[in-house]
Amino acid sequence: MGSIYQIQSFGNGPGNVVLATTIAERLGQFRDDGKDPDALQTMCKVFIDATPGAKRREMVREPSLQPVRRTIKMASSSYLAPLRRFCTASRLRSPARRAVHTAMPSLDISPFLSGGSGAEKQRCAREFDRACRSTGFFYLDGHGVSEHEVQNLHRLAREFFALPSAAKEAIALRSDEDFARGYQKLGMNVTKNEKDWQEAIDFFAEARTGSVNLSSMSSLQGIDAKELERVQQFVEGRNRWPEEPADFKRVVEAYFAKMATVGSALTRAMATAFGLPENHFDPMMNDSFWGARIIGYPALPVDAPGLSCGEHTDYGCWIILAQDETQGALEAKLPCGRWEAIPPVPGKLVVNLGDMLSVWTRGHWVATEHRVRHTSANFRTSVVYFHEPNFDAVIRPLDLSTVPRPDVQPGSPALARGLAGESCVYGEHNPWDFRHARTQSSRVPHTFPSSPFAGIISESHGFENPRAGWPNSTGLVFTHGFAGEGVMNSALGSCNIAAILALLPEIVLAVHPALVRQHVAPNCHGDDRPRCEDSLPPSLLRPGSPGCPEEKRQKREKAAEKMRQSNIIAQDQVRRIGVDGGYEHPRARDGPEIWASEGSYGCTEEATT
Ligand SMILES: O=C(O)CCC(=O)C(=O)O
Ligand SMILES: [Fe+2]
Repeated sequence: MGSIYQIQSFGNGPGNVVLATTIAERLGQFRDDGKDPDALQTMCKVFIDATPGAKRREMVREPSLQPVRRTIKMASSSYLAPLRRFCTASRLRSPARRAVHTAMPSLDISPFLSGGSGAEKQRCAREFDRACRSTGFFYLDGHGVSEHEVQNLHRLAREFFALPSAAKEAIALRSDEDFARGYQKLGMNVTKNEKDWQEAIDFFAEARTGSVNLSSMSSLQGIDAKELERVQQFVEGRNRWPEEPADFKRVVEAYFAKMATVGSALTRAMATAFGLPENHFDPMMNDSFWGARIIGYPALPVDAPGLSCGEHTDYGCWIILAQDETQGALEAKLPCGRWEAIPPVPGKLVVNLGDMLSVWTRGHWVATEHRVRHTSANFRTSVVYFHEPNFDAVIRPLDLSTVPRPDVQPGSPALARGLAGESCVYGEHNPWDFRHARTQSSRVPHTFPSSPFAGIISESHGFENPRAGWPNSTGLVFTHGFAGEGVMNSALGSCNIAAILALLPEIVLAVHPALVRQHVAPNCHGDDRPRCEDSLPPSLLRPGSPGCPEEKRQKREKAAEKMRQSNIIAQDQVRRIGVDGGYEHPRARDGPEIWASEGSYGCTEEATT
């Protein structure tokens, strides 16, 4: 049998308990068949992946979970490795996947970070200069961050992105505040007019009140008071931290603090590379208006427009990336025009240069275009730190007339400015929409009015991504409260369930219209987002089905009764598995009754009227 398992489970509500029991039964059968001896482990690990730590501990104590208890207990941060092996070993592997090798140089920055000798620094600066002129991308060693710290960071990021939407939205960007710091759900980040297939938390330096002299910034002259206030709000805004995972703030802040020291070391290396005193740039960089993003990437649907992160150059100076273990998602454009994968290398960070460095060095150093195409099935995380000048520092292109430079064409506006010797100020970059300042991306809040993926992508752990593997799969899809949770958690009231069903016949195994209808219309937020039941395919509106208008009330009552009796399991799902998957669940013999779920989010039957 194929090997795709969709397990979406977020707590120890009664529905999840039944789900887990079902999984256990299914796994038992799997083992008996001897078809996939690793399946037990793998499936439980997926299950755990979707379940926050505290809930998981509760689940371990839950008696009905005895069959999977041992595996739950065994879960540790290393669970992703076998999961990934499982994903990449199967047909899930993207055919476009490339061999992992890279031409990117590697630089040991420790001489500038921890007091190297003059000779060591000179050597480091030379290598550094070479990398900045050629690839504009390099691996970084000697940065003082342990592999353990990086892994911990990614674990926390994954745990955060695995939280229900409501918890994530609790720290969403706020239009009544700076609209820059906080959580952005999937689709909010836009690069070159395409939505990026990512969710993220954005952070910026928190300038002390009055520490940035906005009135000295020429591009802010003459703007109205309200706009000026917005810029001020941005500069002096405060980062938004999630309550969960508990350690998140401490670990992330500690990491950012280390990145600030690494950024300073890179800046000292830059000064040395241009024959300047090491601290030459201190006045411009000593109060860095840094930015950072913790990004979560579900797998990119095969034919979705856009990329996980669209092709772009970053706007500022040093961008320091800590990728998780996902291979080949990040790509940089080589001077020959070829896209080269920048795979993660244990112990190394990745650095790339932003446009301001091209301006600063009059085009001697390159800001390389890059993008993220995350096509494997896992949920990728990446932590991106942008080391920038002080918000109001004037960056004057260096006088490098004595330094030989290759023939540079002004390929970007920033580079053209640099070549022309124009100064720039980080905070002046499009100050009327300061959110552009970090990258060339613009961020526009988006909804998914008719995305066929809408019901799936929310709460995504990569596995939910249909296009990553499901179309070719004969796999079994275990899903609890599937469409409903998708809709509720992502506030995607208008998602097109019909399109999902049409595109993904496998999901019909898992999503019964009763579940869809119950959870979708009207949504559990109690607002007036559109209902989806009208978009159900006619085949699912047959007489007797809960989509059929005249049967609605009767079916709802029946479903409610069943729900009271035994919580979840879409009976029809089980029956169809019996047909399609060669597996007959004992309950399949009870007939085609629908058993609705109350789900983990308290969407009750009453809400469907
Ligand atoms: O996800 C990554 O590794 C890179 C993201 C990136 O380039 C950006 O956010 O500017
Ligand atoms: Fe970037």
